Amino acid sequence: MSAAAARKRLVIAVDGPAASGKGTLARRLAAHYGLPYLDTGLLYRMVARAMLDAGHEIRDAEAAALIVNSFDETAFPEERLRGREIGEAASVVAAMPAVRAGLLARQRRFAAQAGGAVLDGRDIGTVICPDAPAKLFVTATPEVRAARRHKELLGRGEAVPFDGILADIRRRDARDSGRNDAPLKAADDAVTLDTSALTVEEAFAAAIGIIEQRRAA
Ligand SMILES: Nc1ncnc2c1ncn2[C@@H]1O[C@H](COP(=O)(O)OP(=O)(O)O)[C@@H](O)[C@H]1O
Ligand SMILES: Nc1ccn([C@@H]2O[C@H](COP(=O)(O)OP(=O)(O)O)[C@@H](O)[C@H]2O)c(=O)n1
Repeated sequence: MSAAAARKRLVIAVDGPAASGKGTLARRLAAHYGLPYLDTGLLYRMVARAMLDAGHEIRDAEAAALIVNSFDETAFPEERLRGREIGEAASVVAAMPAVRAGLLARQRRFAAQAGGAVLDGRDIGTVICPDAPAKLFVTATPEVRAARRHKELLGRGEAVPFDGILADIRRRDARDSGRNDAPLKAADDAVTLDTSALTVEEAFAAAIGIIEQRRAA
């Protein structure tokens, strides 16, 4: 790659806890910059879905280690991956080192595309793309995130009490932040964006401001 092309290449890493708005933001950023987008959470959700479909107990690390190297990425329509149960199951398999190792190469390959890419997840800025020039850590209070997820699940026909969603969010935060392998945390060079009081539009504008500042530096 020429020096000019390398300078123009843009990788944007978007990390943060469940329902903070990172996917919504990452998708918007990808469209704005004309970059391909990867929702890495879907990969962990696919492994969880494949485990449950095959009748495995979700904590069976040996089965997960086999599944991560054999599942068919095209076999899962997104509506089978977005439910409440799969989010929870995904965070269980995501704590298994063999699952993380099995998903690493395809995420790195995606990020290595010529023009760059936008990826969102938990460890993009820390593990997958530690050299990304632009890193955002998107947060919101647990209550705000639970309200957003509650509304989203209702819209999908999954009626769950708000308190149940809030408990899910807290449990997932604890599991994702407390695991040994690639725990959820902001990279040292990430900029934290608290979207608790921001609309989607405001969060997008703030993110563009942060990224443009990074690119100019
Ligand atoms: N700034 C915001 N204000 C209000 N709702 C938002 C905001 N950002 C995202 N949402 C909504 O919250 C829900 C979760 O957002 P999503 O981007 O899927 O989060 P994540 O990818 O972090 O889990 C979605 O229904 C989305 O439309
Ligand atoms: N890069 C990533 C992405 C997701 N995950 C795991 O996968 C689970 C589901 O991720 P997700 O991004 O689809 O979840 P939401 O934030 O959309 O609820 C998370 O709770 C994490 O445990 C991860 O460990 N690393």
